[in-house]
Amino acid sequence: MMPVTTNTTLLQVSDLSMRFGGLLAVDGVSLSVMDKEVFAIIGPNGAGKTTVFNCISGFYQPTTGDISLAGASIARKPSHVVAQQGLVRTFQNIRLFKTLTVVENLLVAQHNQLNNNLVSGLLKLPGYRRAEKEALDRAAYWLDQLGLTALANREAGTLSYGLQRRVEIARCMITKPRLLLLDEPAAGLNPQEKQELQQLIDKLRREHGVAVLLIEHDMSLIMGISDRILVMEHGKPIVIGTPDQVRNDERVIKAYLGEE
Ligand SMILES: Nc1ncnc2c1ncn2[C@@H]1O[C@H](COP(=O)(O)OP(=O)(O)OP(=O)(O)O)[C@@H](O)[C@H]1O
Repeated sequence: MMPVTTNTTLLQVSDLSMRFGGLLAVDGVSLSVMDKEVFAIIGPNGAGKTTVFNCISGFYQPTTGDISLAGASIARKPSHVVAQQGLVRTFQNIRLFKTLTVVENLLVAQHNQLNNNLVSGLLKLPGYRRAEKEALDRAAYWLDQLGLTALANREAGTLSYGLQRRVEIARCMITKPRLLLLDEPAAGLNPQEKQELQQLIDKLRREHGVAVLLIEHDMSLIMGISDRILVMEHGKPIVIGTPDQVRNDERVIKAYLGEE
């Protein structure tokens, strides 16, 4: 496969720490994600991966450290502001509106933009109609990109786990992010769905220019898709490297064996 990663840094995390009372859940993590890179964070349970994600996506205020996206600091900004700057995420537990249809979920995702036109909406001015139509067109486009067109009018909660994950990714992509954070995207997927997910992630960065930062426990997916991997243990970064470097690193092998 031809590499697509560029040399431009998109996300820069410097010396990130997060303390919960007496527990230092994240301790001095630094990493950078390049434009269009697929970067994974792995490590045994409780290593601090989710906490790093929550700090980057604005759900936690880190105790120390800086985080910047395309040169602008996003540390300690609320998640909706971070999202407006181009960083969106999915969750370990899928968070769709289960009783809304698939296409409605994609329309809700754009409601920020539509809401700006609330007054013209109430008055049914042409500007609002145009915005509504554009939102529908964008929804249709992303349903097509993710192979979900035939399911547009299905209630999201009635879809399989794998398809709900796809809808979640579509809902992120419709906001045109520069960086997509995926929290255990392969959890609960069958082998075929995992393979499709891998192809999908690759397509998103090649065709839509998005960089992907993911937490995942499925090693074959991680090794197959990642440009680089950060391995964490007890809150600390132990190695950053390519899949080959990580696979053969003594400290990584020890961290995982120590878990059992
Ligand atoms: N909100 C919180 N309050 C207190 N402690 C927390 C909080 N969130 C996480 N922790 C603790 O911080 C440590 C790191 O947890 P975290 O969920 O980040 O690990 P993880 O690597 O994502 O684990 P897993 O792979 O099991 O999801 C754990 O000891 C956890 O109990």
